[in-house]
Amino acid sequence: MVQHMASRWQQWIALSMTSSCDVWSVVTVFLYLTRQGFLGPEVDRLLSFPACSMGNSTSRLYSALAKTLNNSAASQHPEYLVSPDPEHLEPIDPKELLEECRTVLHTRPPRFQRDFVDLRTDCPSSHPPMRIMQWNILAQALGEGKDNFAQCPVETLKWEERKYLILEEILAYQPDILCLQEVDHYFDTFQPLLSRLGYHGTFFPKPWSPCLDVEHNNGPDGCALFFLQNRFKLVRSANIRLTAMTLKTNQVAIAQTLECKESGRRFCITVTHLKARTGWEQFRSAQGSDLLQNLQNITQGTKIPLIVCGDFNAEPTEEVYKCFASSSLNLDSAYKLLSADGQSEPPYTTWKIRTSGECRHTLDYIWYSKHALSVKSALDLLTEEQIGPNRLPSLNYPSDHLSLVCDFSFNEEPDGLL
Ligand SMILES: NC(=O)C1=CN([C@@H]2O[C@H](COP(=O)(O)OP(=O)(O)OC[C@H]3O[C@@H](n4cnc5c(N)ncnc54)[C@H](OP(=O)(O)O)[C@@H]3O)[C@@H](O)[C@H]2O)C=CC1
Ligand SMILES: [Mg+2]
Repeated sequence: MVQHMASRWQQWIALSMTSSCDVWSVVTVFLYLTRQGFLGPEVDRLLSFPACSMGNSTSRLYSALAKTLNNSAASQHPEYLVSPDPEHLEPIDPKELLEECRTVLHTRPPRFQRDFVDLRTDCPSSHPPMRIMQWNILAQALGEGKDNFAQCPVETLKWEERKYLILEEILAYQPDILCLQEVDHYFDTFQPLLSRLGYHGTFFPKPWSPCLDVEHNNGPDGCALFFLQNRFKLVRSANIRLTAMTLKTNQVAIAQTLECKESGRRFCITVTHLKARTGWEQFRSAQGSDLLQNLQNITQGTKIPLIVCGDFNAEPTEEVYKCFASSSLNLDSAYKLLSADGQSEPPYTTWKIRTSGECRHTLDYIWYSKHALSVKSALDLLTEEQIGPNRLPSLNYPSDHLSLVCDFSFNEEPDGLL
């Protein structure tokens, strides 16, 4: 068990040190553990993964999920540290799990219907498209303790049900790659679950997450990146702590170079979450420039096609958006293609009512190498009528941000065109 504990600590220290080589993240985790009283003999009990002994695999998963939920929010135990051994987890059929979600959520209003819009690109492709999902899922601690949602019934935010809604959204679209922000239930929920659905997962917490300021939090929030292991091979992974004017900031990104097993084509997928709030526009711009510089190096100056998913916390009028749109990486924003002229971003990707008033903004984007990749289709956004007068999150949508989902294919003649 001592070895087991040591390996957990090594995992965390390795996680924190992977990109930025600073002790800040380690200190943050250490302070969090200290604050939770997590440095005594309790450690053995807390770090052992709960055994499930029920019937079929879905029931076991369901039981494990329910157990996690029962333990996490209300207890002092940092369940997010519990990372199960993947060898002991059986695969789950996504259809079966989706049915389970629907059973749990049967008393709620039905999920909103969203359709994929066929974008009819002229570029034929001999390989199946790659489905990419970008989503700020709303950190549980921020939703309950920081966001100040004004017209959001308390049951809407209950993790025991909200997590099934998040899961249902992911299962409904079955992305090949999933890019998430505000993940504060990685180790106890998304990693074990999605690994059983065949995904490889990576999590990079914010060094000083505002979640840690919320009572009964479940650990820091951060970015998470998942890809289907039967479709892609991981070539390179970088956890990036973003800088602004050479100073390290509290915002992060994950950039992974993947190889498509079927076509052999390589590309880089990135997830990020930039600094929020008005008054921070220059800061966001500096973070965006830093990210672009990192991506220039990773993609060897456009030799490797790129997809960047993120909650940029910036409207299209902001400097950081313009930096991305005019970058030498030749990026374009996929969701513009849903507009009539193909040049306009959607009217909103987040819509909520805070105590300070109504907030309707376009903040979330999927950027892609416009010469190397084509957007085959994109999932339409929710209408104002679907969102309803109380806005988001709601009983039938779990986050204040909408998910963005696109199907991409590689263009046939990439050389020199990226
Ligand atoms: N005491 C503690 O332990 C610590 C507390 N903190 C807190 O963290 C914050 C700084 O962290 P930083 O990473 O820079 O955070 P950000 O300013 O980037 O925002 C953090 C989160 O707050 C959400 N948010 C955006 N606008 C508002 C709003 N008007 N009201 C409420 N929430 C909003 C954002 O969601 P979205 O992206 O969806 O808009 C985002 O996920 C400080 O405000 C501080 O209070 C930080 C460190 C330690
Ligand atoms: Mg938020």
